[in-house]
Amino acid sequence: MTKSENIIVTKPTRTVNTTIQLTGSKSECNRALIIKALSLGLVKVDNISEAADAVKLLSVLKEEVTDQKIAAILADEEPELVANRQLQTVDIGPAGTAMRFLTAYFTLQEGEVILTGSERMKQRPIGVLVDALRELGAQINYEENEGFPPLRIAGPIEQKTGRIAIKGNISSQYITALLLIASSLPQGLELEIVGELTSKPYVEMTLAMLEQCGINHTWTDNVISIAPQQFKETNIWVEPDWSAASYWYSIAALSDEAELFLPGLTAYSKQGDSAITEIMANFGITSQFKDGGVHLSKSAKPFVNKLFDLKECPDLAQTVVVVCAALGHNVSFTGLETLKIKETDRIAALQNELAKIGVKLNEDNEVYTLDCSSKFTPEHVVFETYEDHRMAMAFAPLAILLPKIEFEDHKVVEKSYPDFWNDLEKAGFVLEVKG
Ligand SMILES: O=C(O)C1=C[C@@H](OP(=O)(O)O)[C@@H](O)[C@H](O)C1
Ligand SMILES: C=C(OP(=O)(O)O)C(=O)O
Repeated sequence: MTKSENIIVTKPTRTVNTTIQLTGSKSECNRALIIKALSLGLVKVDNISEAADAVKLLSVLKEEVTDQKIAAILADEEPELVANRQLQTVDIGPAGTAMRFLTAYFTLQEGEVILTGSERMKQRPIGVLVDALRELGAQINYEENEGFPPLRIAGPIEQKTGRIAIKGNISSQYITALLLIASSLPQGLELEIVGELTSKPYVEMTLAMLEQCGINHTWTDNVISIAPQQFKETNIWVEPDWSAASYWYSIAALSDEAELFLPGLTAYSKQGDSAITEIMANFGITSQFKDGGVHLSKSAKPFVNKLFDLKECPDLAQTVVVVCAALGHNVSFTGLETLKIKETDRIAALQNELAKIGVKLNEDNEVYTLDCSSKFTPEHVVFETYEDHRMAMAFAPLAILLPKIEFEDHKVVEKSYPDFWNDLEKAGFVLEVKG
């Protein structure tokens, strides 16, 4: 893929005072879109995310679930319609959730599809999910490398069993993918999670959203059960994205003075990344929920060194690591194991880019510790982004402390937060896209 231009970012003052309307959560939105498709229109979705990953999934499902098809299915005419279906290739680019959720979704649909993605997506493992779906009875083949996209999926599934086991420590998205289709499976699903469950709040989000749409479950010990059930008419409102909010917390933490208002965010969010409120309290950021959103303000507070465990909120890792590095705190982190299989190897990317300000991120037995003893302030530094939106967004707040920073491939942010640079400008950052 060709890269977009570089962008130069500076911040003349160390104060921020503004209101930022964040787009909808890509995680909530992509679940809502799959649920909507499976409910054949009974579920509606409001405040759809502008994240490229959500826009992409929406466009795929729009082609899949046309009004004509719904009418045909309701009139029991689907076989005729489907007989004409050509083998199609669906390319979801870099969208991890879309890849995993559609893999499960397509096993329920008639006909054959090839599901593929970006070059990086072809390196992100999917074998655990494919094995689970095959065990249920799905027909899925690898088109290139065993265990990785692209996949050839032939549906609909002839379910062989209602109970399977799945490893929980690689990606919670595999579990979500299975839970989303569970109530539509003829025998339902009993899913036994083996070993540790990573990113647990994302599984809880899935179950809460299903519950909201009339799908009940039980979760006893490590077994989640969902019987075959009908969706009920529901309007889902997608909350703004808490992972995107984390960059505003970071901006507040690096500023001398900060008053920010983020409308639409709630104290009782389904998004695990709302844990950023507790994490950033350590840096003197107060979160007050009023006026239909969250107000952030900054007060001087001595930092007490601690260990941050980010297993439940991996998408906050870059934000928090970079803030600690920028403030010179030699903090330790655990729960970073899954970062190596995300948009890039985020551990390696963090190590490379932090080295540009003299900070090391050392690993010892799965505990990562910052060493800021040689930190320095370069006059002009160019950060690489590794086709990872969060590398750009986590490092951008450094413009508050460094004279001039530059990012390659500025459009990388579109994956989850297309308005990121515009919003920075609104907050007083000065931007220049290099021609
Ligand atoms: O289910 C989801 O919406 C997500 C789950 C997490 O992935 P893992 O479960 O692979 O950690 C997270 O990193 C990703 O951005 C979104
Ligand atoms: C890991 C991420 O996304 P995904 O897995 O959905 O590509 C992310 O947004 O940080």
